[in-house]
Amino acid sequence: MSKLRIAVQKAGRLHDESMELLKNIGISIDNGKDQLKASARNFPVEVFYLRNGDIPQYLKDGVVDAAIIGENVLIEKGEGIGIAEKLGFSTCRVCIAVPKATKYNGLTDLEGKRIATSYPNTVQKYLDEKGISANIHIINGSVEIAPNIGLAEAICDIVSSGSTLFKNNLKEVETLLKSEAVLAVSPVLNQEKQAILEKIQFRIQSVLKGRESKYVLLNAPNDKIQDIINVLPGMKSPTVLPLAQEGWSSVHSVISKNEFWDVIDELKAKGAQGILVCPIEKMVL
Ligand SMILES: Nc1ncnc2c1ncn2[C@@H]1O[C@H](COP(=O)(O)OP(=O)(O)OP(=O)(O)O)[C@@H](O)[C@H]1O
Ligand SMILES: O=P(O)(O)OC[C@H]1O[C@H](OP(=O)(O)OP(=O)(O)O)[C@H](O)[C@@H]1O
Ligand SMILES: [Mg+2]
Repeated sequence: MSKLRIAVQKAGRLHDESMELLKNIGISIDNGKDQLKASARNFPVEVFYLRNGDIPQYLKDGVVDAAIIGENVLIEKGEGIGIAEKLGFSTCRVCIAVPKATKYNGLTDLEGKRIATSYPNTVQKYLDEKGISANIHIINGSVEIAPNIGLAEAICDIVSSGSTLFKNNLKEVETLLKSEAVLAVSPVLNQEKQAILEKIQFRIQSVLKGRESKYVLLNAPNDKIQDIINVLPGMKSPTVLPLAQEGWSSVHSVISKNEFWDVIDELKAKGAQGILVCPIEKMVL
């Protein structure tokens, strides 16, 4: 039986959460130090530990079948490679920044200027679309230093908290794209591998849905139950079970993580007591 070859970042910002996700979907790997390749014990999957920046080429060449990779890298180097799932971690954006002291009125200010970046294709495409012509200087790391050492008038790099820009006296002036970790898939997969991929996608969706929700249990007097149910959507409808104490019930439901604090306040106001909120490991609808 063939195995699906999945690439994950060998070391860096994506590595730990990628391995955690594989573990959460039931794929256990003996992650020996300095290993470049490992087989899952309980699933037809082989994991390759590679550099994030090299993964698009491996996918194109069909050396690996799928990968957990930053969407920004896929946009830069992964033409023709599809995204099977967005994974919700390593969120960031790719931005153009200029020195704080520079007056910036719009993209035309970049005409003829030097832009330092590790994302030349992304920058070139953006400038072409806007009809701006600038000189792109490719740098592979510490891009934010470029304006301070006289190498460029602007940079284009990843921004997350903005602290690297701040430390280098730069300000963000254009956002080219938003990115997160994604499950990318090689354009050529045989039927057998496609079937393994579908199983993986199903498991990932269950984990991601679980992460978005909380399981809530509470107690309430029976005459308050209807009011409480009205603020609890639940997957189908909330479960109501009688308590040993007469006139009281326990209500169980699932609520979205984003609505959570608002709903809790409303529940308390409507007479709920002993509210328990539990994480959901997996959720299959
Ligand atoms: N500050 C950040 N906050 C959130 N996500 C980030 C941040 N920096 C990078 N990322 C995301 O994580 C990915 C990997 O970044 P990281 O710095 O670990 O690797 P790299 O040095 O770019 O790549 P390689 O594995 O090829 O050495 C990036 O492509 C991006 O999607
Ligand atoms: O907005 P912030 O939260 O400060 O994050 C942005 C910084 O994070 C990344 O660098 P990283 O730390 O991965 O170092 P690297 O350049 O060596 O990859 C990116 O290249 C930026 O420099
Ligand atoms: Mg980095």
